Amino acid sequence: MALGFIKKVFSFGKKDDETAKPSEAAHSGPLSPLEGEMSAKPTEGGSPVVDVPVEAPAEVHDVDLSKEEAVERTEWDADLPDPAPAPGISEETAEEFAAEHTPAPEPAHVTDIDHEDAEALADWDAGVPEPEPEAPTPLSPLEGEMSAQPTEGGVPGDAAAEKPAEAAPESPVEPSPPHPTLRATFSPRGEEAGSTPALPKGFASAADRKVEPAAPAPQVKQSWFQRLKAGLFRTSSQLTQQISSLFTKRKLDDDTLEELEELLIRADLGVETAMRVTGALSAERYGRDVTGEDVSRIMAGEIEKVLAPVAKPLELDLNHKPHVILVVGVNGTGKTTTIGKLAAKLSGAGLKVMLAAGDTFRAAAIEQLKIWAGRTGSEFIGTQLGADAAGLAYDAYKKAIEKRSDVLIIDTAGRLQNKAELMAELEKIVRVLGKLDPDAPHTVLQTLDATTGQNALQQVEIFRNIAGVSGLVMTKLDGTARGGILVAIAAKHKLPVYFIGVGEGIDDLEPFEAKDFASAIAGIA
Ligand SMILES: Nc1nc2c(ncn2[C@@H]2O[C@H](COP(=O)(O)OP(=O)(O)OP(=O)(O)O)[C@@H](O)[C@H]2O)c(=O)[nH]1
Repeated sequence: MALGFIKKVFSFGKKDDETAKPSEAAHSGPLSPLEGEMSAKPTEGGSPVVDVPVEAPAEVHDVDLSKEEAVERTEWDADLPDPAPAPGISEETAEEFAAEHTPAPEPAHVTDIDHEDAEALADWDAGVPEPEPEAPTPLSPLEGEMSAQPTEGGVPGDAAAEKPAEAAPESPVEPSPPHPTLRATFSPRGEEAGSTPALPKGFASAADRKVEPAAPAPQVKQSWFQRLKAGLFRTSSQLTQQISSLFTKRKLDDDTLEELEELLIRADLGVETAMRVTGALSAERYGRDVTGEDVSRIMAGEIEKVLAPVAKPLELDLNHKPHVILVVGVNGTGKTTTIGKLAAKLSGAGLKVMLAAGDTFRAAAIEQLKIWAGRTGSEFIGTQLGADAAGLAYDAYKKAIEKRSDVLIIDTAGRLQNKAELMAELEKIVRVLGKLDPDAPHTVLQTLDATTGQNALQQVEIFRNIAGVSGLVMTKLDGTARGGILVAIAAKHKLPVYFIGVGEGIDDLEPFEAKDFASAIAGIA
C-alpha cells in the first residue's frame, strides 16, 4: 500500500508524546516554557489569574466578510440574513478583560519556607529557653518542627555538629549514649561517633542562629492526580460521608442496598452506575458486615469500568491541513477557555494553531479568544460583533489552509435561549466548512460545565443532534459536588471524553483518565 494513503494521525491527549509527528517531536514534551510563563491559577475569590502580560496573537486577521468569496458565499448566505454589524470592540473592553484576569498574589503554600519564614523561625528559636541539662524530656512534635530545617543537599543539624562546645550544656549527669537512629540522622559526613557530639532531635545549637537561613524548600507542585482529588473533594467527601453513615455497623441487606442506590443516584452518578455498584456489592458481601471503605473500593472499580471505554485521546488527522475542531456548548460552559488551553498544548508541542472567534454574539468572547491567541502564540481570526458566524468560519478555514496551519479551532456561540437560531447557525457553520472539505469539521467538541449537574445530560442530547458532537470536555470539576455527572454522561451517551478542566489556568486541562477519575470521586488513594 502506498504510504501516501496511510493517514497520519496525531493522537492528542494522553498519548500525545507517543504520537507526535517527528518534526514536532523536538518541540514536544512539557509545555513548560509556555505554560510556565503563562501559568494561571485561580485566586481565592475564584477569579482567573494571568501570570503574564497579554501578548498579541501571532497574527490577527479581521475579515471583511463582504469582500471575500462572494461566489461561494452566495449559496449559503441566502439561508440566514446577516445581522446588522454592531460596533467593534473597544479598547476599554479589552482592558477590562485583561484587568479581570490580572494576577492576584498567590497564597503562600503551607509547605514553602521562604527567607522571611526562616528568619521568623530563627527569632522563635531565640525565644525558646535552653534545655534544662538535668531534665532531659521526651521530644514533642512541636520541638521536632523547631529543629533546623534541612537544606538543599545539606544535613539537618550540620551546624550543631560543627559547634559542639556552644551547643552542649555543662551537665552534672553523664550524657547518655546517643540514640542509634538519631546518630544516623545527625552525624554528618560520616564523622566518627564521639568526635562531634550531635544534638538529639528537638534541640538546636546556638550556632544554628548564625548560619545562613535554610534555602527555601523547593516548591512542591501537586501532581495531576492530587489536583484532581482536591478538585473533586466536595463530590467525594459528600459521597463517602453518606456511605459511611449508611454502613455503620450494618449488615448488607436489601434495605441498605436500596438506600445506597438512592444515595448514588442523588450524587448524579446515574441509575445505571448506581445499579452496577449495588449489584457488585451485593454479589461480594450480601448478608455480611460492610464498611464504608468496602463500598468506596467497589464503587471505584465499577465507575472505572463505565469510564474506561470513553477515556480516549483526541485524534488529530494531520493529513488535513488544518485539522478543524469546532467547539460547541452552552454559554459559559468554558468553550473559549478550553480552546485557549488546547491551543497552549498544541502550540507548545510545535503545531501551528489558528483560533477563530465564531462566537460573534458577545464582544467579550471575541476579545477573550484574541487574548488566548496572544498567550499561546496562535494566529487569530475574528470579525465584527454580530457578523455571520458561518462566514467567519469559512474565511478562517480558507486562511488556515493558505497558512498551512496544523489545527484550526473555531469558537461558537451557545445561546440555547433561542434554540432554533442556534441550530440554524451551527448547521450553517458545518455546511460551509464542508464546502472546503466534506469531512470538515473533523472534530466537534462539546464543553460541559460539571456544576450544572443533570442539565449537562440534556445539553449533550441537544448538541449531539444539532452539531454531531464527536467528543466531550468536562470543565469546572474543581470544587464541585456534582462531579458524578460525568459518569452518568459516559454511561448514557458513550461519547469520548477527551479532557477535563479543573481550573481556569492554562495548565488546568488534562487528558481524561478513567482510573484516576474513579479513584478521586470515590475518595480513595
Ligand atoms: N473553575 C473553573 N472555571 C472555568 C473552567 N473552565 C472555564 N472556566 C471559567 O468559566 C467561565 C466561562 O468560561 P468561557 O470560556 O468564557 O465559557 P464560554 O463557553 O466560552 O462562554 P461564552 O463565551 O459566554 O459562550 C470563565 O470565567 C472561565 O474562566 C474550569 O475548568 N474551572
